Amino acid sequence: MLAEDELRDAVLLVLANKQDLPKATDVAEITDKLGLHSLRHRNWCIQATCATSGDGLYEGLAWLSNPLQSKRVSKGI
Ligand SMILES: Nc1nc2c(ncn2[C@@H]2O[C@H](COP(=O)(O)OP(=O)(O)OP(=O)(O)O)[C@@H](O)[C@H]2O)c(=O)[nH]1
Repeated sequence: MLAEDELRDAVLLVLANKQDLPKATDVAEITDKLGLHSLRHRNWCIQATCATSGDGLYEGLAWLSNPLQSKRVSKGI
């Protein structure tokens, strides 16, 4: 999907949810499985979250807002 032309400039935020559960796959393993370190020319972030408590959600969305803001600035919007 990331190869789609429309997503060429899209940033990628992965929320590794349910980290409160004992059997949750951890961030490092999800990163490996998704091959995130192999992505080229892509601004990405993976954030551990627990949707039921809200842990990590703010941090993930804060990251998302930063590159979007800088893109807007760089395009002069
Ligand atoms: N313990 C825990 N439960 C969660 C978390 N996020 C979602 N859930 C629970 O998982 C169940 C499914 O949530 P949905 O929002 O329906 O998610 P879904 O993508 O449709 O289903 P899943 O594939 O099970 O995640 C609900 O009972 C949620 O309360 C989390 O971070 N921790």
